[in-house]
Amino acid sequence: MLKIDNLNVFYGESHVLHDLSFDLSPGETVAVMGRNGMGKTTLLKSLIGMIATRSGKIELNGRELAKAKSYERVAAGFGFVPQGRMIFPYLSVEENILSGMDRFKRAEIPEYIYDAFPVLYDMRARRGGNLSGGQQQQLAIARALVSEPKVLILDEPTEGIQPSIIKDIARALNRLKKERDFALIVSEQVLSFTLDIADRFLIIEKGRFVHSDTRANVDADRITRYLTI
Ligand SMILES: Nc1ncnc2c1ncn2[C@@H]1O[C@H](COP(=O)(O)OP(=O)(O)OP(=O)(O)O)[C@@H](O)[C@H]1O
Repeated sequence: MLKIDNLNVFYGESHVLHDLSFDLSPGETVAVMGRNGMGKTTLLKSLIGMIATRSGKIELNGRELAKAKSYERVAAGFGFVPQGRMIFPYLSVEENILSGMDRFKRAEIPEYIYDAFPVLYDMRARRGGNLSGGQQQQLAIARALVSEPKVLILDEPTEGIQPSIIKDIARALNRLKKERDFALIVSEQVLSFTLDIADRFLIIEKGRFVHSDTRANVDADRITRYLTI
């Protein structure tokens, strides 16, 4: 469904991503893991079109998107939750979610959102900025989901979030994926979280994939070494 082929990304003359390739099947979850500064955010931003790619292909359901604008990529089926969440602090929870539904005429928040994230229902009239980090992360995921992506991209969703809420988010994502039928690309440093949700693990170092595992034969010790050395 999604095919990334030999992606190269530069910041000025600095070559940051080197010939990255991977495929994603419908409904699959891939975790891109690596330490700070290895290129995770750059990869995800280049997929959604916030950073230009120098060369390579990004093909979603047969459509070549490497040169497309971000809004065209969203229309083609990408959803993005950036690092730091970037919700609108002065808008209510409800307004934040509705802001993800611009392209739908009938703007009503679908039931499955509040079923998956009951705390957002309880908080629906509060300002986004008054939510905890974990609640804001759930809000950011909800806002991305209402555009009905085929590929949801999450950049370090567990950053700064307490462990019990991380478990809640993993549970909600697994449930939503079954119900809503989307694939997931998640960048992470927290292996306990990706072990709960990922079908495949790609390890990135200095902008190159250096190791990959499937869930069935994941070598957690080896991945941990990549994340800590
Ligand atoms: N705007 C920029 N200009 C120049 N170099 C950058 C820029 N943003 C990131 N880099 C460099 O690109 C490399 C990859 O950074 P990136 O943010 O993608 O890593 P990351 O794995 O997402 O790390 P983090 O977990 O800290 O977000 C790093 O060496 C970083 O210093």
